[in-house]
Amino acid sequence: MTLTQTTPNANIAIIQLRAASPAAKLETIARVRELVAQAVGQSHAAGAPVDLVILPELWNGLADPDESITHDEVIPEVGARVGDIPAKSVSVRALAEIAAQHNIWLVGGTIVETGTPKLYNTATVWSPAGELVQKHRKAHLFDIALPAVTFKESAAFDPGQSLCTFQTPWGKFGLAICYELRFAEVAIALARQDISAIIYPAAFTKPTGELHWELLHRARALDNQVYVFAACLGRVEPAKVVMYGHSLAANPLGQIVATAAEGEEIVYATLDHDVVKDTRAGIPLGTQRRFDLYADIGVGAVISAA
Ligand SMILES: NC(=O)CCC(=O)C(=O)O
Repeated sequence: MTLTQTTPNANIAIIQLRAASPAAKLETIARVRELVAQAVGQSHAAGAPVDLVILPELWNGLADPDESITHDEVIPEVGARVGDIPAKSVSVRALAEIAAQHNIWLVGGTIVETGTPKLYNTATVWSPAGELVQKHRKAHLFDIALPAVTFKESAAFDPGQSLCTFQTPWGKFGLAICYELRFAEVAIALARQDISAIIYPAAFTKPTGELHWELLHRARALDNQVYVFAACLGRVEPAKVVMYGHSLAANPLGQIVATAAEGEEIVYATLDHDVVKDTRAGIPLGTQRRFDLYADIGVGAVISAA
């Protein structure tokens, strides 16, 4: 959808909850219910009712990554509602219920999805009707070996095979997961689908977050002239993998417009379409790109200017 004068702005709430043990899944779900209710209540009280809420990656249990994978759930096909979700999938059911209860769009972070032969690290998007409107299986898995942190996500998960966008009353969004932030090509490919924002549920590590978290989000926002909204797990120490926190929103000029500290926190931000349009009109990268010079990364649509 090309941005029009009538595309309304969106009020966004980013929920940063602390990484929790998978064994405490039911308590964590209860906490998420409370935090979303708090975000909705606070935003109404402030006169800017929240439209879309974002949760982090593996929000329902990551403190012990080895244990997380035993907490896999079935995620139904797009179009499913609460009644279609197996009872075993308690987190998935909760996401559908929360969206419907509060009449909000919910980017339900990610959970471990039952897959074949391994598992997927999967994000879901829910409409205010409690309907699953989109899901994204993390396609770029976090396999790294640095002195400060070594991780092999591909030992547990299979990669997804596609990128993800979804349409809302506030325009079209791109959706990618944590490590996928590092791939400029993912954001470029999403931006060429006429989106106005990219959402990244994340569980970024503290050592790599200190190096790159803010820089990467600002770069993705600036390069693609989109808003970027990132929900990271909050910090618990000690832990096998310590999370960075610092959930944030960046605007199309690459400026951080809202940010959290390390612990549990709700971050509020507005997706302002005038900022998107003015940035693209003032610095018209979308119409100036020379895909004839970099054809190996694709040929196609340009980002709409205004
Ligand atoms: N869960 C992840 O994908 C972690 C990504 C991360 O920490 C990074 O540095 O990249």
